[in-house]
Amino acid sequence: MWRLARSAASNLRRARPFSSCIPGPCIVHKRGADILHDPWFNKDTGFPLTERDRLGLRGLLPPRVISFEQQYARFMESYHSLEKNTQGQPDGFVSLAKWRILNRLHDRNETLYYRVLIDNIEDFAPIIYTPTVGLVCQNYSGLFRRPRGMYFSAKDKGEMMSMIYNWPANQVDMIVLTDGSRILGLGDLGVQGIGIPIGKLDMYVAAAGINPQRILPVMLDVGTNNQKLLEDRLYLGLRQPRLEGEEYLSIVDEFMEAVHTRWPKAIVQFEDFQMKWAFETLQRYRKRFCMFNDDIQGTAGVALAGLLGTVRTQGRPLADFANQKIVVVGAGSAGLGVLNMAVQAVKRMAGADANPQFFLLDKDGLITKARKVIDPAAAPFAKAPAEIEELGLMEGANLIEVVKKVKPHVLLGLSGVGGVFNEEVLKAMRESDSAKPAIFAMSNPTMNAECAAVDAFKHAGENIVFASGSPFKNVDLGNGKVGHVNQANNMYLFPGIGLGALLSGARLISDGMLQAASECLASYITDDEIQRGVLYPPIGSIRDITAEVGAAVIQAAVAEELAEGHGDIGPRELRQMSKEETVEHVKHNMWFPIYSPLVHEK
Ligand SMILES: NC(=O)C1=CN([C@@H]2O[C@H](COP(=O)(O)OP(=O)(O)OC[C@H]3O[C@@H](n4cnc5c(N)ncnc54)[C@H](O)[C@@H]3O)[C@@H](O)[C@H]2O)C=CC1
Ligand SMILES: CC(=O)C(=O)O
Ligand SMILES: [Mg+2]
Repeated sequence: MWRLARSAASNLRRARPFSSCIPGPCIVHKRGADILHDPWFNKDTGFPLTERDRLGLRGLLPPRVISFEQQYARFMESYHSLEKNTQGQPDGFVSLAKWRILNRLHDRNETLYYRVLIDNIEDFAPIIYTPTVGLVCQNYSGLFRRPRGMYFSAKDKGEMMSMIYNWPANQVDMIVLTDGSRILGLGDLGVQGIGIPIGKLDMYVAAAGINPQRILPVMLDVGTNNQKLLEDRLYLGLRQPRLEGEEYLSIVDEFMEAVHTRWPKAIVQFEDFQMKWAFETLQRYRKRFCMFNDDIQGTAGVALAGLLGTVRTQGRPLADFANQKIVVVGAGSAGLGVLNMAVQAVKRMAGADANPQFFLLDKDGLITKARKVIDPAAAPFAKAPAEIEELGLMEGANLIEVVKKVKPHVLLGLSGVGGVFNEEVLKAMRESDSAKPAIFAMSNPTMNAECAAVDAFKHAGENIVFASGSPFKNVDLGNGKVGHVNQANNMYLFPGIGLGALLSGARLISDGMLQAASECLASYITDDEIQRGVLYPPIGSIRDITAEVGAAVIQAAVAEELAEGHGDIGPRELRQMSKEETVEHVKHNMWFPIYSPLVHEK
């Protein structure tokens, strides 16, 4: 027996900050203890007496009904006591303890979990997302208590089409998929990488208001080349080397077909794939499915928005971006994604013949056309030897030589190597040709950042603009001055890209949609903020940002005639919406955590 609840639309509208969102009617197929054990529906002590009566919950809970607000306050009190009780303990210990308390709530009561997450996103993002999620992935096999998401392994070949129907939700809107081969800057973590799709999807719920009943974190376990994990007796993944070549691709193909068959409109975000598969799968699927690669495309959009911001901090017009000298350290999926998008931006601004002043380094130093073996994805950014000889540089020049000779406006790290922007490199940035040199230490988690914020301001000078992938505290520069720390992380864009793609019903995610997302983020910051070195809005306003980004993505999809509409709103209605109406429409469709009635009111 199941019950269908009416949505008390008018009351709910009043109750919510994003008030226009009306959740669909809530269907409960379960009764009694099964409901208490289902985090989608569980309200713990918050079940009203009528629901206790009619859902077979009487006697299964202590008699007093506790309001949502009281439950919220109680959780926050426990959280703050934990903070107090763990003072002075090592950072990793404290972070994992905080992750555990949040994870327990996540496992028990999703409505309360997402409400505390949304309201405290600035404090909790570093726990459910970078940097703590990295530590969680490293320790996942030991931390594992309850499964979350789906696992498809190489042993499931031929079975995926039926397995996909094991997922209990009828509708899935957003999938984040990894094969665990490059988790943040921590390398191959095999099946333990599932923590990343979970963390990214938590950000989808918090920032984009995707209904948590419609998200699906997925691990494709094709083995691991991490010897330590293969030898770990607690390791929960396949104990075999990673599949390669056609064998590997056939697994991803089968998964994509299965997903598309069950949920043709679901958006698939590829996350933390090693570079060769990141590019290969993007090319393979981007015209066939509505998917994107966050590390290549999301990161690029966020970096470009920040780079355009740095032009503004120098008091120059945006078109001056074409003349910026940018040194990118790291020629992987993220670094190359950034350069691809930055080159496109230069060509739009300065014409197809423009020659951007971008320099690319990998672990073997400066990449030039003289290099014997060069990755095809990096080849377009390799400098001609004649061009760099003028600067006194050669193939393979190291970072300090490049910074000293180029005197870049921007030094941007996506190498995954902690501390590679050392004191000498940072001091060399004092000779930059920019009055406000920018340092982007974008690698994650914190220990893999190319430098710490405090070192950047100390060695490169107080007039720098600084951004990092994982959060650092603002730096006290003395005399009341503060060095502002920006968080250049793709979390500013991927939720809006996914939500915009979903609500537009786009057939695919085009470069134009991604460019619109990046431009929207870039335009979010006022001149006053720019003067203070602020390149990105506060994380606390992530829902507002995501609504704007989502609307920009929808409008781009409509303009390119890719939008097929979503739910009751067809492409015609989308086309007729003004910018403001599109933003309202996006907000209207954001899920917000409140307890929905689970039974008809009499
Ligand atoms: N802030 C953000 O939003 C994002 C940050 N990232 C971070 O970027 C990092 C790299 O990610 P991917 O590009 O996907 O990795 P990847 O493994 O594809 O590429 C890493 C690149 O760094 C180069 N490298 C290694 N050691 C180096 C050294 N000492 N000097 C110069 N280059 C060196 C490698 O040769 C390679 O080209 C990771 O730490 C990841 O967490 C990635 C995506 C988004
Ligand atoms: C942020 C992110 O996607 C990464 O570090 O891989
Ligand atoms: Mg990533």
